[in-house]
Amino acid sequence: MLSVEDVTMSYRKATTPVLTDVGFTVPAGHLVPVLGSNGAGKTTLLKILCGLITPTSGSVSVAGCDIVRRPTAARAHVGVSLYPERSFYFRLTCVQNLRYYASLRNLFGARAKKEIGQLLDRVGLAEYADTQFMRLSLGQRKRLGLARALLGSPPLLLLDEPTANLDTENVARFHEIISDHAEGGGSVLFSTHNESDLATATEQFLQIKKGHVDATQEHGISDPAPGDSVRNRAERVALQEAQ
Ligand SMILES: Nc1ncnc2c1ncn2[C@@H]1O[C@H](COP(=O)(O)OP(=O)(O)OP(=O)(O)O)[C@@H](O)[C@H]1O
Repeated sequence: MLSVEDVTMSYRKATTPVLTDVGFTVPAGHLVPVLGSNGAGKTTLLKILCGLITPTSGSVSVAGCDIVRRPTAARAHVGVSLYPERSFYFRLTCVQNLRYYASLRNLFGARAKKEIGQLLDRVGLAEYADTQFMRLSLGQRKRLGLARALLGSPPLLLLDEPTANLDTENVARFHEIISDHAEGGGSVLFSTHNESDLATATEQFLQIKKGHVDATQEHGISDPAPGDSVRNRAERVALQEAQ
């Protein structure tokens, strides 16, 4: 679903690259957390993957489409939520914002209305449907960002610190949503500072250190049993940790 080859990124005037020769793949049905300390390059990586910034060298393809050469085709497969969230219209309500972004995904009328209602319910914001974005708390804004990323059911979700600002109940809700997404054959790559977010990783997590990305097999879930679902693995790891 996502393929990253030899990506190096140097910001203008920077003396050292933020990312050097980064390469990995995210197959369909996989949940891949990305860990890294402040300034490690997580947001930079996510911006490159969704085509917001162009890497200095290397390539990224989504569902076989190069993100730089065929950005429209590649982005059609991607739902994105970046952090901090600055792209919602502050004076529009949740529904009005989502209706606008749904139109960019060719979702209109009754279909859009139905999907927006379902997504707001899914992220626990149904009662805030008609609340202006500027009146939402940080955690509520984060959840609206997730709802927007899910609009139109794109197969690949790229989420920047999706659990930041969320309470325990909403962190659990987030993991349930992405597990369902992966069980339906979708893929998710999300950045986090929180090691407990690794529990839903399907096989590996990525760690950015000094510009390099290392793929690490997640403890206890690198050898899923046949028929083992994403949710089962996450629950098994949570159980192991509690023991
Ligand atoms: N537009 C930019 N121009 C120049 N340097 C930048 C730019 N954006 C980010 N950087 C630098 O790139 C490095 C990586 O930043 P990035 O935001 O990707 O890190 P991060 O891992 O997401 O950090 P955090 O966990 O604090 O959000 C930092 O040193 C930052 O100062």
